[in-house]
Amino acid sequence: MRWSFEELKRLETDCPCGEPHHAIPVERLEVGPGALDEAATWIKARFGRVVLVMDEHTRLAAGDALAQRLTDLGVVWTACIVEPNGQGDVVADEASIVQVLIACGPDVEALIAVGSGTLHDIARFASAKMRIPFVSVPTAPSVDGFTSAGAPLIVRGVKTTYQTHAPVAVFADTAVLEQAPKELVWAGFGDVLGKSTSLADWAFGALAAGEPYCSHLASLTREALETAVAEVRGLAEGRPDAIRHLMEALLLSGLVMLLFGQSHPASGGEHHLSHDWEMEFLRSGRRQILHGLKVGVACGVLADLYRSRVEEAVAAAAEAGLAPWASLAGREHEVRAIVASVPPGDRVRALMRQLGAPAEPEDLGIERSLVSSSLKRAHKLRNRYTMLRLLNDTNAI
Ligand SMILES: NC(=O)C1=CN([C@@H]2O[C@H](COP(=O)(O)OP(=O)(O)OC[C@H]3O[C@@H](n4cnc5c(N)ncnc54)[C@H](OP(=O)(O)O)[C@@H]3O)[C@@H](O)[C@H]2O)C=CC1
Ligand SMILES: O=C(CO)COP(=O)(O)O
Repeated sequence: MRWSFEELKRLETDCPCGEPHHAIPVERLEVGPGALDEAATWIKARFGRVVLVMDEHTRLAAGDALAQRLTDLGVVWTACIVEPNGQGDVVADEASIVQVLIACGPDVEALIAVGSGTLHDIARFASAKMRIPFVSVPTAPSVDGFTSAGAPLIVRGVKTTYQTHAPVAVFADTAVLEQAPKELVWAGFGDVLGKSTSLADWAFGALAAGEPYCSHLASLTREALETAVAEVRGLAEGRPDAIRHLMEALLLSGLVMLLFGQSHPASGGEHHLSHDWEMEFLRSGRRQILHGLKVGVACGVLADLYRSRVEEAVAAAAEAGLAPWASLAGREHEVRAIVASVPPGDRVRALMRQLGAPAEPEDLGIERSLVSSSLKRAHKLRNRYTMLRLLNDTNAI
């Protein structure tokens, strides 16, 4: 691990910003070969009866192997194989959550999420409602949500995040992660690359509207971003050390969300665009695109817009006395520094291409007309003072 779990835990009460942060309830965090064995031993020591929440693919990737180990140790387990929707996608929605709740008897002591982002959010939400813990067993380095407490769910067609709880333990077996399809690795890279704009949006919201902010937590999320970017070649080659470092970057980003108590460090306008595309694909019955791929592509779209239009929009808002943006009058140099922290869109796209991943909306089958309409409504999905919201408030898009 390039960062220390113990040092992160200390930030709960002792951060350089001087403010207390939220607690990290994760008791054990293992990344490496053999983590599945450790998961089974740890679960045996803690619980007598568990439900493994997985889907057909993740069952094959790790679920069966974990179940065998649990059987050998005498842990009573049942499996809940979450069913895909009509398009073949497993979605974190009402139907999946009810399926898990039905699969759980009254004596279940914990849920074990065996899968990637979607299965974790289903297990996270269901276990929180049942007031039992959940254990994270990631099968791909595809999102930074393994260690977070937020559960982004599709409820009545709208992607809404509910703050629930973090896993009590995480066991990321690198032997499993190395076998994950390359698209899931690309998605994990895209999710971290999106921090290029989310970090800028977070700083901007703090400057313009006094949103809560911690520069130390921001620096940790930037460390996650830089770790992933430094590994782009290794990831393109599928090197095990690069995959491990990507996973560590994703876990770090999730832990920062956990400490902060909300997703601001990891989710800005690029996530809101991605969520809007996801909702539109569900509405129109299309197959889903991996979250991190959408985020990486949306990051390139917003990088272009932020670098070319934000300073002008701030000036227009100041002249019009438009709240809260007018408060930025006289703080242009700080706005300029935030805008300059966003890499050029071409750089974002070049990194995605270096990996072999989609870089433009068209590469994902997202039409320019959808990009245009999403840019005009995605900021409404969350109550955050992002630069995307400023551009909408000033009719700059
Ligand atoms: N809580 C949080 O803070 C965060 C949550 N998220 C959420 O996570 C979700 C996206 O998660 P993501 O991980 O990208 O995608 P999904 O979890 O939707 O995974 C896509 C599919 O990949 C397949 N899969 C996973 N691992 C393996 C493997 N080892 N081998 C073969 N197939 C595998 C699964 O099979 P199958 O084909 O059966 O579906 C899985 O359903 C979004 O809803 C997003 O909002 C994202 C970031 C943070
Ligand atoms: O996906 C996320 C971080 O990568 C979190 O998304 P939300 O901000 O929608 O909860």
